[in-house]
Parts: sequence; structure tokens; C-alpha cells
Amino acid sequence: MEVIVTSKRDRLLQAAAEAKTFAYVPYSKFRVGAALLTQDGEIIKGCNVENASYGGTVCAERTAIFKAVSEGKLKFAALAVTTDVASPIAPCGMCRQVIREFCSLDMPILLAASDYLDNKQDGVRESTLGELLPYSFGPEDLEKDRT
Ligand SMILES: O=c1ccn([C@H]2C[C@H](O)[C@@H](CO)O2)c(=O)[nH]1
Ligand SMILES: [Zn+2]
Repeated sequence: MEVIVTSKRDRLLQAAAEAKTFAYVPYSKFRVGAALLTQDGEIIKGCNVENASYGGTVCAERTAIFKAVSEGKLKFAALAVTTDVASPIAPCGMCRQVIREFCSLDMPILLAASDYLDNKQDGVRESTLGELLPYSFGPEDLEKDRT
């Protein structure tokens, strides 16, 4: 995927910050917002949604992906994630695997610190899925010949 242009990048980061405001986090009080850019240029937002059973909690990244996929959108160009932490926070392992199902290994993943607008230098860490989930298992592995 080619480098995303600044306006789209800013829109995506802004959308992640907006999504964070809807985080349902009565237990952890740890707000997370995610925003997915589709290859058509659409932005789909997601927040973490916690549950009294704890295990029923869904992360912001998976909320965004499941929202998109359940609307028939399966091709993504970038993902942005932000929290209230003043340094960039990376997605959990389960989210990385779910992202792996739908996104290429070179897809940009933008990790924005809570204050990234004041700190555009170090506030956004730009990574890729391949960097966050090296030597991974994915859908194509199920297509390989088996003995
Ligand atoms: O990648 C992550 C990691 C954690 N959380 C949420 C889950 C839970 O609601 C809270 C604390 O783990 O943060 C996310 O949304 N994304
Ligand atoms: Zn997660």
C-alpha cells in the first residue's frame, strides 16, 4: 500500500480520537479509539466495548473491523489507534490476528499518543501489520497442500 497522504492521515487520526470518546469502559477506564480507512476512502470507527463478564469485552480495533466487515467492506488501506496514554500504544495480540485476516502485511498502522496534536513529531508511531505480527499465520496457510 502506498504511503497515505497527509489529509487522509489527519482525517484518520481525528476519527480515531472521535471514536475514543464513545469507549464503553466502566471497568478498566482505559479508552481506546480506532479508525479504519477502506480502500474506497471511507472511514469506519470503533471503540472498545467492555462487559461485566470481562471476557465479553471487544477492543476498539476489532469493533472497527467487525463493523466494516458486517457492512460488506473488506479491503482496508490503513488503521489508526489512539488511547489516553501520552505515548503510542499498540494493538493487543488478538486484534493483530484479526487485522491479519483482512489486511496486507505492509498496511500502515498509525499509533497515536493522546496528545499527538501537540506533538506531531513523536506523537504518532507509524508501523505496519507485518512489523506488529511477524512470521504470522493467515488465511493463505489454510490453502497450502497438506500431506
Ligand atoms: O489493543 C487493544 C488493547 C486493549 N483495548 C481495550 C480492551 C479493554 O477494554 C481495555 C483494557 O484492556 O482496553 C483495546 O481496545 N485495544
Ligand atoms: Zn485488542
